[in-house]
Amino acid sequence: MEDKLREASIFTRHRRHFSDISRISSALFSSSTSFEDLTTTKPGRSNHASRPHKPPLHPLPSSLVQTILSPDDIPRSTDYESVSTSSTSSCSDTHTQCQLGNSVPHGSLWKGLVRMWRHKNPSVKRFSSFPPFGVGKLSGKKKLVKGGMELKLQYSDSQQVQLQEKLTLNWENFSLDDLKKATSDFSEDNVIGKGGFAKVYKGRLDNGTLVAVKRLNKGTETERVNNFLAEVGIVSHMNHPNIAKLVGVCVEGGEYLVLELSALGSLSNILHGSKEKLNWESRFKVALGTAKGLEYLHERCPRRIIHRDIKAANILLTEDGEPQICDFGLAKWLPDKLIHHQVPIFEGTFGYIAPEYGMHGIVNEKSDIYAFGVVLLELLSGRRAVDFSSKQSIVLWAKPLLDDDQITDIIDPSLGGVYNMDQVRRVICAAHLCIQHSPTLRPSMSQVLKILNGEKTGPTKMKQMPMFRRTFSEEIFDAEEYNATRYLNDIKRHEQIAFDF
Ligand SMILES: Nc1ncnc2c1ncn2[C@@H]1O[C@H](COP(=O)(O)OP(=O)(O)OP(=O)(O)O)[C@@H](O)[C@H]1O
Repeated sequence: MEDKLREASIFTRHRRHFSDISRISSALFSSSTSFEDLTTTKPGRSNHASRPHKPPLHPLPSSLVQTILSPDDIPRSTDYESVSTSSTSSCSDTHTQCQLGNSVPHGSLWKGLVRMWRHKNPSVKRFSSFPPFGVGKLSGKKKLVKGGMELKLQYSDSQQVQLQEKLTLNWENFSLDDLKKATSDFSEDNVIGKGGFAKVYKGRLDNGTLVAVKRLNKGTETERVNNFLAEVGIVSHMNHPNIAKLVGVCVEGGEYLVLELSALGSLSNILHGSKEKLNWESRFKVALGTAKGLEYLHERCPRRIIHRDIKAANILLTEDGEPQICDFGLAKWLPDKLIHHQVPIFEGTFGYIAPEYGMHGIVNEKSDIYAFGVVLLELLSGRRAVDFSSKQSIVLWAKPLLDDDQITDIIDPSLGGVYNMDQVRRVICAAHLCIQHSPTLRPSMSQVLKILNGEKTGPTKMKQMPMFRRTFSEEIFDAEEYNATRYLNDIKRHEQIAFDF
């Protein structure tokens, strides 16, 4: 447990730190920034003295609807949505940004939403809806006037019918007493995890079901509510064996998510905190299952989702070792028309952050794929994403070994040489591709799955794999924009800042 706490605090520290890195690095790319901007902490941003700010899933009001509806239910053309597209000559991709534009006072909207929800009737067992947009209240046109900004949501008749149906959801709405009973009054003995934002308790419901009760416990009420709704909004739409399942929620006296218990806990704990070493067969199962879960998020959901915090601590294992991706507090819906999303504040976990995200705030599926590559390296080597004793990131350690195909130097010695070499080669190949510095060179999750399943065979060395050979324009992009030296320098710089903290 001590190990877990230490790890949690390390991750939290780096979250804070990256907010500052973000401010500095984004300022470096803005010609209008003065030196003073670089050296002062802006109000509203996280600093070392306060908890890192975790922005809501969507600062746009559509989040209110998105919390309870599937993405396809959301009216596409809303008055408040502003999306701009611009091309840059230096990149083969069209760089599209979601401009957040005017700052909508979403915090108060969210807060009001949950207050009304709480106020409703906490004893109602079947959770039906978030009241303001809920059953019976929905009109063809809903207007909200907040902070001088008028927001209009328009629905057709058929959409309204669909919304009414969707609003009857199948989660339990637990009372605080239910959860107290299930967790022996939130006994410390039942604590099974601590993250940067929550404490997680093991519990047993009246019907015997074992659950994990996630109590959000950091930040202001507005921040907690934002985080809560963001996570509920995403996780309630997931239905995949490799995604942690939501059983219910509780909003009495705090914000609680009740999830199915993953009996073996997090991969991070098992891989790095337990004396009993995970054998290769189990590691390969985790690699494959996590890849399936991520492929579902990226490619098979009604609308693609980026998790943004893929790491060993957010991969839970069920009793039979099946991995489940958890913690959707940072996840984002990514609309089809956006190639990537640019976020104003950096959040994530040091060691798993893709270079383009760390330096430019650009997120898309490829940021998750980079992080997944780091997890694969952890599975292969048994090392942590960041080794605080040697002050080295796993990517910096593994890259030269991968480039030179030194498989035996990468493999965890604690496996005692007992592994399936063919599977190891597949995992190495996938990891090597996933941690490429150029996002365009990283494979999609379905390509990763094919590699892991052995459907794409070939040498582990990337340059010998035809499907990922660089195009001429990619070579130019790399040479001009982001070459390997800069990539390593960037990682080193992050590393240095993090260790100096
Ligand atoms: N369903 C579950 N079953 C078993 N353990 C769980 C479950 N959910 C969470 N945990 C444990 O609690 C820990 C923290 O959970 P989680 O990552 O959701 O919290 P968080 O505060 O959002 O974390 P972060 O700092 O990564 O944002 C996990 O690493 C895991 O050990």
